[in-house]
Formats: sequence, structure tokens, C-alpha cells
Amino acid sequence: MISARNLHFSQEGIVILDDVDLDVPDGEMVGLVGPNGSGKTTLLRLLYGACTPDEGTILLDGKGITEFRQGQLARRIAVVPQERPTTYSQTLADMVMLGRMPHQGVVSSHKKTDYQAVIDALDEVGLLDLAERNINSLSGGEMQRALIARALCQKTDHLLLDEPTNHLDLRYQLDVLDMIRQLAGTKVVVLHDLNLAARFCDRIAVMANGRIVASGQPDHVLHGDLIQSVYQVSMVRLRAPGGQVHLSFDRLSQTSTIMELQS
Ligand SMILES: Nc1ncnc2c1ncn2[C@@H]1O[C@H](COP(=O)(O)OP(=O)(O)OP(=O)(O)O)[C@@H](O)[C@H]1O
Repeated sequence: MISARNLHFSQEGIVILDDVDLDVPDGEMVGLVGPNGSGKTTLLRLLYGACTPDEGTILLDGKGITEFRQGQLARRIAVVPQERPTTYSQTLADMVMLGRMPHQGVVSSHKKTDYQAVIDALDEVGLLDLAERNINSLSGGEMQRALIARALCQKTDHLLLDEPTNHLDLRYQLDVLDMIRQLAGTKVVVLHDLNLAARFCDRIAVMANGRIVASGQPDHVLHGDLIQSVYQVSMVRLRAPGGQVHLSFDRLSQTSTIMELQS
């Protein structure tokens, strides 16, 4: 369980997060959505201790995040950041093995369980065939899956992902989010694609101007009035013959009515 209470965070005199509360219960996947610059990455960074809030508390399974040493935190939280690693010569398997570091002693060599964790994680993201490839040669989507494999390898109770699907093709967007959803523990995922958020997240928190302006189950949160006020676009909710909801967006000048089409 991750709980954030009353978070305030400023940089260079600019308020970036303003009174943010967030609860992520065990087993749930919570999507953070919102326009560019609304504070999603900053909130994620606070949740994994990369930044310290000016005010407020973050509890990890009931214990203040500041009470954990760095190594303890790395055994509890894995992160898939937006940034790509600075590329240098290293095999994919070696990069993913870095996810095992929090579980290894200072001078310990890799154990059988470490190698197995790397193999399992690479297999999970469909990259096992590329294990010995230099990471410099990976495509954008392959690198993104490699970073997810590294986080899986860390075997933590909490997984935080910043736009994990933005380089992935359609199949891997679905495969990766489905796989993440099924993991035990808590998952927080920053997404721009509201259809993916609606499909895979148990709950969604909508951010705007450094605040969470709505949160709850996707069907309750993703309604036209809110989307229009937050993104300045109109939203149409369509329902496919199989019952799946599809959200369609348009510029306000083109469509301003919100419709529900049932087949
Ligand atoms: N060091 C800083 N100094 C001043 N402003 C900053 C600093 N770091 C971040 N910001 C601002 O904080 C705001 C929130 O940034 P953040 O990256 O959290 O947004 P985001 O919702 O993740 O955006 P995006 O969807 O574009 O990735 C932005 O307006 C950004 O310019």
C-alpha cells in the first residue's frame, strides 16, 4: 500500500504539486493521467523518494518513506523512468541484471536465482532472444521493454512506471499493461492514452495544475465534462459490439457534445 498525504512541492518558487493525496491499495493499478506539465512525473518522483516534498507524508506499507535506507527502498520500489539510460557498451542481460543489485551484497557475485530472474524478466517482455545484444543497438520499444524487465527483475512489492508504453507498438502496449496489471503489489503508471488507462487501471487519478482534480474508477472519472475542463477537448464515449468502451477525442471547435453510443 502506498499513501501520500497533503503533498506540496515547489521548485524555484513555482508550485508544482499542491495538496496532493493518493492511495494505492495492494494489488491495484492506479493510473496517473493529465496534461503535459500537470505534475505526474514529479508526483512519481516523490513517491519513490527521488525528491522530498516541502510538506506532506508518503507512507509505504504504513511506514514513512524517509525511514527507509536507500537499499531498503530499492528492495521495495522498482521504477521504470521516462529517461533512457545513458548508453554505453553493455549487453541487455547485464543491464537487466542491474535490477538484482538491491538483493546482492557489496562484493557478491551473481547467484543462480539472479540469472533466473533475468531470464524470466526478459522472457516476460519478449526480449530473451536479444539477451546478449549490446543495448546501444536496441530500438526505442526494445529499450522500453528492457527497462520494464529490469524493474521486474527487482522483484519489489511496488512498481512505478512513467509512460511505459510510449515507444511500444500496439501489441506490446496491450501485452505489457496486461502483464503489469496482473502483478501482485501496487502499481502506479503514468499514461497519456486514456483508453489504455480506462482499460487496464483499477483507478485513475486525473492531475491538472499540480493537483489531483478527480480520482476513482475509470468509468466514474473519465466523463466528458471533466475531460473538457482538464484537456480542453471534447470526448465521445463509444461502445463496441463486444461491450468494450472506446473514448474518442476531438478539438472543441469540432465536437462539443458528449454522446454515449450503445450498439
Ligand atoms: N526544476 C524545475 N524548476 C521549475 N519547474 C520545474 C522543474 N521541474 C519541473 N518543473 C515544472 O513542473 C511541472 C510539472 O512537471 P512534470 O514533469 O511533473 O509534469 P508531467 O505531468 O509529468 O508532464 P508531461 O506529461 O509533459 O511529462 C512542469 O510545468 C515543469 O516545467
